[in-house]
Amino acid sequence: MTTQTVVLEDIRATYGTGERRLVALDGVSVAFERGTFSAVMGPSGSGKSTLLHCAAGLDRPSSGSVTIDDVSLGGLTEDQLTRLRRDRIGFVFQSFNLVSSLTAEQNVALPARLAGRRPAPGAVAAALAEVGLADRLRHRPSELSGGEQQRVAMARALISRPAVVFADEPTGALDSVTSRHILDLLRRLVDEHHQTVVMVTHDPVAAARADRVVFLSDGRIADDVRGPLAPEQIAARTAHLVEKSC
Ligand SMILES: Nc1ncnc2c1ncn2[C@@H]1O[C@H](COP(=O)(O)OP(=O)(O)OP(=O)(O)O)[C@@H](O)[C@H]1O
Repeated sequence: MTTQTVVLEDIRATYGTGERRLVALDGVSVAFERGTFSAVMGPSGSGKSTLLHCAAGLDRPSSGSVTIDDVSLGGLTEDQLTRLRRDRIGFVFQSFNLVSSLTAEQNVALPARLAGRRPAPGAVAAALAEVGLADRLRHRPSELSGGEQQRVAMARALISRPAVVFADEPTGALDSVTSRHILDLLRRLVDEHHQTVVMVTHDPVAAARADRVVFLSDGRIADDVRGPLAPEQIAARTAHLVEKSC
């Protein structure tokens, strides 16, 4: 096995056709090593979410290749792709996180159950307690705030130990104390369990907790910096990119 969990090679992603065709990613190559925490930053519209969606096998790029844990996604059928996402990828996304008819507890246990495993007794409750939701086990997503739903998704990533966790603005909807808690948990996935975390964020404070910051601009990698970086340095680089893309 390589030391790289996620490898993107020369990814192009486009939306629309003809005059309305828009190139969201324009030849992006980047690899995320096992046991590292990377932040993806860049101006609005620079392609961050598209990158995350392609890397996680939620969207297929128009060209280029994505490999997760040595499996090339391009060669997989939709069923195989679904299984790979379920077994090896954790999602901490603001949308399409959770199954609306299931309780928080059931949502956390779902990936394991779909894979035919039963979580260890108490493990689901412990994971939800770890994200501060011990008193919300039986709530359904509609009965939880956006931030709480995000934390249920986080608990699911804690319990199923996927090789890679993709997080899209995981702290965007949270107050600063809860944000720090979520970032601590993401760090623990990496430091204690050697999982790989790739996080899109606009927040320099969140990005400063990562080992590396990949900056996108106009669908290309504009900078790729290994930490530690202070939030102020990250904010300055982001401001510079925003200026350049205006
Ligand atoms: N479904 C879509 N159809 C058409 N264009 C799209 C679609 N999704 C994204 N785009 C366009 O592709 C480009 C990249 O979008 P993307 O969402 O990846 O950017 P982003 O960096 O995540 O932005 P933000 O920080 O605002 O979330 C943008 O110009 C956007 O308008």
